[in-house]
Amino acid sequence: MLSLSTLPPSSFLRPHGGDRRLFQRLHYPERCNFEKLGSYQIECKLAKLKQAPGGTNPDSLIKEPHKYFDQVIISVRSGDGGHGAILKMPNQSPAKPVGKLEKEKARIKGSIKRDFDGSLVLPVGGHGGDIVVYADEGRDTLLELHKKGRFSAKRGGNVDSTGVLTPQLRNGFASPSLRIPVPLGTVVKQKRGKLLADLTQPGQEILVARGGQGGISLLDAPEHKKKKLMSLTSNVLRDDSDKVLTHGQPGEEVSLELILRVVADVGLVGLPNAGKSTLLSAITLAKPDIADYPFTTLMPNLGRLDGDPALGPEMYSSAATLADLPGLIEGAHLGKGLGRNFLRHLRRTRVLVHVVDAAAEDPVNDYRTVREELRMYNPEYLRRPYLVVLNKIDLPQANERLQSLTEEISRIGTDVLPMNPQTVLEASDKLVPRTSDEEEEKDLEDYARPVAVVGVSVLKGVRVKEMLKQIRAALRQCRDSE
Ligand SMILES: Nc1nc2c(ncn2[C@@H]2O[C@H](COP(=O)(O)OP(=O)(O)OP(=O)(O)O)[C@@H](O)[C@H]2O)c(=O)[nH]1
Ligand SMILES: [Mg+2]
Repeated sequence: MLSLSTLPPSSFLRPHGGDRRLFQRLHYPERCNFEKLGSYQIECKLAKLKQAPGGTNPDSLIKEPHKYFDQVIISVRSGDGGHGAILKMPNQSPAKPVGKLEKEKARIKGSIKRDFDGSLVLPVGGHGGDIVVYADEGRDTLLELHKKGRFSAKRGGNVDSTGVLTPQLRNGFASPSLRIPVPLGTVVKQKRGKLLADLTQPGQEILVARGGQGGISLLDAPEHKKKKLMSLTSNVLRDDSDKVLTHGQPGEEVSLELILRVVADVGLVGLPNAGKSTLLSAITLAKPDIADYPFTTLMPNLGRLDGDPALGPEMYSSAATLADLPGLIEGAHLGKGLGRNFLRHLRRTRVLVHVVDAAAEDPVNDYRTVREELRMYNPEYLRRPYLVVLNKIDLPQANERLQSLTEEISRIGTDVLPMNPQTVLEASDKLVPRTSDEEEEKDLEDYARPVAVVGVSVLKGVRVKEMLKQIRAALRQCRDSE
């Protein structure tokens, strides 16, 4: 679903109606009915009592999925190995008449499986189930995993034995792997540990916990026969301490941190209400929620852009995915608005599109604010080719100043952003603190210039084709340089 080839023609990370209302309550209290808020607080306290098995309150998952959809800690345990058995030779049965005993012994000896060196092959316990995490195109979020939190694979089967060695004796059954589906773009890490995998391709998988090995079986025999048996079963019957091997090995227990970074080529960024979701719905088949209040979008919406006709036969391989992100506000890096955590979803993008409401009070300042928040999150984001879309030019106040806004924004920045290897190295999901020297240099003029500034009305369809042309040109540029 998140891949270029199979993304469905609609957005899939839809904000829940209740989430938006909650967010409005928290960040725009003047719009809220406080009587209802009182009852809401009581509900919250009650909900805390009903904890989900995974530790996350199920009500929180429903009301605030944007806080949980892209990160989860789970613990997994692979299955223990099944046990082997202590087996006796059949001639130890007192019920058998002595005359037949020797015959039976010979028959068994002839039919029991042997290894290349002539030793007896005794059955082993089944392998415990492995735990595998795999990328599933049908998943959009990690929310489901919050509900469970703990995953255990089954143990392997024991050697099904009556305690007597017969040719029909079988190994214990191996348990199937427990496979955990996650969305494309999920990074799998050991909790507070090393990176295990970045699952970006459909079906890509990682074995995170190996099932325990099944225990081997041993031959039991009276002391006086042990020596003879030793020669028959040299690979198994060694000494008394070997007995422990009849027990299957335990499975592994691991705590994992799963982090989703959506797989998209183009990221739409801008202040709330700028028209990002409207833009996405104008050029893709995605149907994100659109409304005239801030923070309509709480989780990224993805849409698929058809192939670039300018590439001729290569057109089909050039389809791109667009990610419409929640609105950023000044101070997002300090946690204002929705905070800045969702900016991790720009990590994999190659081109950024700044959507600016040209009818707003100070569009240039809005643009600079977003640029600065990007820099505070990850300076590397500023090095990506980007265009600026001055939206809402159907409104007179936007249309009248379109020319001057275009000129002013085009002037901001330099043609080539000076490279600071240290900042590039430090670029990560963590905030990169500035040194005091950098603070002094903090000058918006070191932004790279936009590849284009386009005035549009995505709502009315004005100059949308021109904007699309520019987005495709930027994508082609990236393609060529790659
Ligand atoms: N007049 C006009 N209104 C527009 C245009 N594009 C979007 N809008 C309106 O602006 C409002 C906000 O649009 P959204 O697409 O939800 O804005 P957003 O940037 O996704 O907002 P958040 O999700 O809150 O970040 C809606 O009422 C849209 O109808 C436009 O070109 N012209
Ligand atoms: Mg939106």
